[in-house]
Amino acid sequence: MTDLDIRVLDDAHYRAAHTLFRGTLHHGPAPDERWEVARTSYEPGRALGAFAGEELVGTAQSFPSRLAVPGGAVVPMAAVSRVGVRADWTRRGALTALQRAQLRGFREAGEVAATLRASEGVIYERFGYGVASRFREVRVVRAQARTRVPIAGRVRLVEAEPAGALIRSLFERLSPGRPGTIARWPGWWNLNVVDPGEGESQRFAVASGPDGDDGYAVFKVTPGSFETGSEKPTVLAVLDLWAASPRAWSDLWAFLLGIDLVGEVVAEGRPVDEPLEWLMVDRRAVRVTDVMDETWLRLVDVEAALSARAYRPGPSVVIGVRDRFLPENEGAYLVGSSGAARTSEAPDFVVDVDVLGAAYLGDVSFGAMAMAGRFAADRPDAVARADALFAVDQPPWCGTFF
Ligand SMILES: CC(=O)SCCNC(=O)CCNC(=O)[C@H](O)C(C)(C)COP(=O)(O)OP(=O)(O)OC[C@H]1O[C@@H](n2cnc3c(N)ncnc32)[C@H](O)[C@@H]1OP(=O)(O)O
Repeated sequence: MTDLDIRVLDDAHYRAAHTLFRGTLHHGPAPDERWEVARTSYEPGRALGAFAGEELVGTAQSFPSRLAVPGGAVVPMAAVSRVGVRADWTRRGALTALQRAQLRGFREAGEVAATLRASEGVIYERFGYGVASRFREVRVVRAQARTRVPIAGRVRLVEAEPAGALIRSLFERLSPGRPGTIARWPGWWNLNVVDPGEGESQRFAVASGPDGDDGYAVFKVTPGSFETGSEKPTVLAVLDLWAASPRAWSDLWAFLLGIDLVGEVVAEGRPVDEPLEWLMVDRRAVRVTDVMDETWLRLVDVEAALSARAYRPGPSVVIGVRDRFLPENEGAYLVGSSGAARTSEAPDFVVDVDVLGAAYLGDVSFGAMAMAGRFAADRPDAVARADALFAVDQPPWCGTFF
């Protein structure tokens, strides 16, 4: 491992770190006006740099957020992003050193978990992150897409200027609760909604019912051919859609699918259980074109995380945890229907912290991971007990890309 110095960056280094990160994703530096928006997402103490001497060669950042967990509790969470190591410094331990410092910092700051979106599937497991939620991408051929239920409430288009604040307050009211959802930070809103960049002509639709506004969709239309069946159709991309009731949800979809001169409606990042097919007269109008890993979850404080979530009724289990980066998490945890706590009892089975992170929100069972050889399950009965306790009613979903 190379001798690198990990430092907390300050204002003087933010732009260099931003440019470095963009370079690792093969983008050029942000132009001045975009940088002015991006800088609002740099918060004191949250951007790290890896230095070789005085030269910045790698960076990792985080945003302050919160994560909803099964049972409805919300825990402090660091949303990790803008991770990059300059191409002439990769595979020399820079990310490992950044991760070590970042995780230590999260732990000391009392953050219970960290989450991220991974550019590649092979990077983060070694640091204790597991895939805790998935999303799906759907494509709907509009000519085929007739919804079973007509719009029952009202859906109105809102101009960009007032939409920013309205959408934000709706999100804050509509999103909490579902396990996996997270709080969005001011910089996220600035970059994604208030000022999404030149050429990003976002549109905003708000649904309302008897009790007022109860859903919204943010979408963008990329013009192509207007001919039905064209190889290059006009595409409407659904960027964000939240609804408080089945009526608001079906009204928004019926509205989006009813917009003229659109050939295809595409939505990335939707919940795996969204019943869009069931809304259609012809379910084959909806094609699922991808199912991807969404939330990579790292339990930073295992005891606090296990205590925060609710469990189903059933006999208890003792789970052993291994954690190379935060050894204070190592040990055994007694999990039962009334809660979880550290124990001196012998574990029924032992998992690495990334496996526990993957199972934590209930998206994948311990049984499935044992089957895939992710840990030794000498006591299948204990694994079955853990799965009964960790089971959830609804698969977790985050719905916020960062
Ligand atoms: C949350 C986000 O921001 S996602 C965006 C992540 N950034 C990118 O994808 C940008 C392009 N890639 C990069 O900048 C770098 O390759 C990084 C940040 C992914 C990795 O940085 P590095 O400094 O090379 O990682 P480091 O040297 O600490 O590697 C640690 C281990 O992970 C492995 N590893 C790291 N990245 C990769 C990769 N992309 N593919 C395969 N293995 C990898 C290394 O081989 C090493 O394995 P070892 O311990 O068995 O020797």
